[in-house]
Amino acid sequence: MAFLTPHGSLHVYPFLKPGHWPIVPLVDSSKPTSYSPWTHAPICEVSAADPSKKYCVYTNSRHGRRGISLLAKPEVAADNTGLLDEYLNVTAPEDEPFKIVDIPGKGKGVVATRHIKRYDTIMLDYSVLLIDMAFAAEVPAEKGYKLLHRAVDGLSDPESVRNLGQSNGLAKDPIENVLRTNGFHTMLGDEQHMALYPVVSRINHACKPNAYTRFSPKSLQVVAISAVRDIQPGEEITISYITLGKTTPERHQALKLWSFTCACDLCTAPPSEIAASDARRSKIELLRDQAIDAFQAGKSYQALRLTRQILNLLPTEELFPMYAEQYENMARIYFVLRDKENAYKYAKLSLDTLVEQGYLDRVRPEYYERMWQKFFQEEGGRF
Ligand SMILES: C[S@@+](CC[C@H](N)C(=O)[O-])C[C@H]1O[C@@H](n2cnc3c(N)ncnc32)[C@H](O)[C@@H]1O
Repeated sequence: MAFLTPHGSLHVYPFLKPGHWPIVPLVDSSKPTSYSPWTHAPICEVSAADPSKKYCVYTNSRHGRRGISLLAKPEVAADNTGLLDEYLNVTAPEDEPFKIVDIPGKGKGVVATRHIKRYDTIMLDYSVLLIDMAFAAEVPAEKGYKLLHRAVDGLSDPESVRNLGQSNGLAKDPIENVLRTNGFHTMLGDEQHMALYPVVSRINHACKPNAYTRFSPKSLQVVAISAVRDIQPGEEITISYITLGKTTPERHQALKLWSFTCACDLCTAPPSEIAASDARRSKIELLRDQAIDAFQAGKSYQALRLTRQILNLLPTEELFPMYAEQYENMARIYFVLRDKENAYKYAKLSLDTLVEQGYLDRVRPEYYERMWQKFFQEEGGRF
């Protein structure tokens, strides 16, 4: 039963909007190499845990604006060269709506230089480093650091990595520190990898962020940052490093992974404001559980009432990314009630929201069909 999966629906649609940047081929085919599509000869180290496995550095220094290096198993790199072709030649537009500045208490950060409208794309970035998560545990430290440094040195702009924030006390090596401070978790094929985005990495975390990240399902290594709401010039642009909607203790627990004390507006608000926000967030979580229970118990009208309450609470906590999911749930409940008009109304609201948020280019009739099919199947084809 896929009812109320957090943000699940956001990932099934095609990525959108970066198209105004030209797509460039990954390789300069005029200069073939024996290790094409890479511009550098790969170097490898064998896994200490399993000598049949190895990890290699694959670099194409001519790709995009800074080059790209993969530190991955050979089979994963070979399987994913096609994905790399989809990388965008992400050049810095002259009218970027942001600049990178010092932010007291947070190191550097990103600040809006002009008014940015809700849901506008603020920046696009692509990962210059993709590193297999298992590699660090399997390759002895000295050999591992050698590979890591080689991956960075081969980029056409290695400083874009070396100069990033290094605030992780656990790291023994500067590049490891950059990764621990700035790395995003991502998948390459079926394998867990860490990705490093040099510009996005300058964006600080906030528990009520004014921007959100949107990955391309086609090429998970391309990321767009879009505005959750209108952003004024001079305002810091923030994203959430953790799942949205958590209470203060839950957020602090989740942020331990990044080993910093959050100094965002919500965490530094007066205690009464923090308590009120926590109460609303706990209530939303409770209502979501209750709505699932009611829906699964066949109490559709109760599920409707609970979902409406959730929708009323979301704006105060600025949890806009949860709108589409809740509208879809309303559509699902009306579908079960065989109320076609309302099922269609909420399906449209959900899809329109996904368009506004940049997850869809436009609403196509087949998206409704897909939704009805999904609801139908979830109910075991009973209607
Ligand atoms: C991905 S980097 C963000 C950019 C970083 N501030 C820089 O100088 O490059 C993450 C690091 O920024 C700092 N940071 C991010 N969000 C913060 C917040 N809400 N409060 C305090 N420090 C924060 C922490 O040092 C964290 O480890």
